[in-house]
Amino acid sequence: MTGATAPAGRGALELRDAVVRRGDFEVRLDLRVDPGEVLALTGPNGTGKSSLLAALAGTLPLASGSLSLGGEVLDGVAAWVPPERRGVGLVPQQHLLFGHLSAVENVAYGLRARGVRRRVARAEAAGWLDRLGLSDRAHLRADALSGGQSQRVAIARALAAHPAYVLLDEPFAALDVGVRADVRALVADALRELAVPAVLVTHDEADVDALATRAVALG
Ligand SMILES: Nc1ncnc2c1ncn2[C@@H]1O[C@H](COP(=O)(O)OP(=O)(O)OP(=O)(O)O)[C@@H](O)[C@H]1O
Repeated sequence: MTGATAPAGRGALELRDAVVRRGDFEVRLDLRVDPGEVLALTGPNGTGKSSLLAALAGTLPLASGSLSLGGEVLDGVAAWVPPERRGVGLVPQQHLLFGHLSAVENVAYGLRARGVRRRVARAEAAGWLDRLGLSDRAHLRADALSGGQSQRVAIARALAAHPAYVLLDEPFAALDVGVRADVRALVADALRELAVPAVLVTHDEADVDALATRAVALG
């Protein structure tokens, strides 16, 4: 990685007495993920993995309990930090790129939001796309990319922005088998370099083997 901004590490991600609720569904959890750890969340469909990730990202407020990062409360009785101010690097199941922006602009977006100057942001973004084997797609509009290419752009966007923690929801599921192992290895390297807390939701044992330092099965 090129280091144009200071590392974003802020400490452990911690859920205490947390209740995540969606309609009638509820999951209760205590969890601590230290910097450099990659926690895999596994378990059958419908056991709350994506809901838990949404709570960690801040798109689903906790019903009770607290979430903190390095001791700073992100979600609790007295505080709630919105997703865009959490420093979260999120790779969602649906990659949600800005379709009208190019691949490189999508990746640079998060860096720009952190105050990185345009030229530096674009250079870092281009470097990430290169790492992900997409340098020949950098200037295509995101809505012209294939599903697998979009997913790689979403991975680059999440990791490039010097996140304080990383959340990955089935990040390799949309990738062609031919590139999946390479992208997985690249993400494993990038997470080691970032050395921030990371949570990975996956059904794939190969993801757990390649990335996780610990696994928790829900359900
Ligand atoms: N928007 C919603 N409103 C109400 N209930 C929901 C909503 N989204 C999900 N649920 C329910 O919450 C429960 C947990 O769903 P969630 O998607 O978090 O599980 P999951 O373990 O990630 O499943 P999968 O592996 O299929 O993605 C399920 O019973 C689901 O039906």
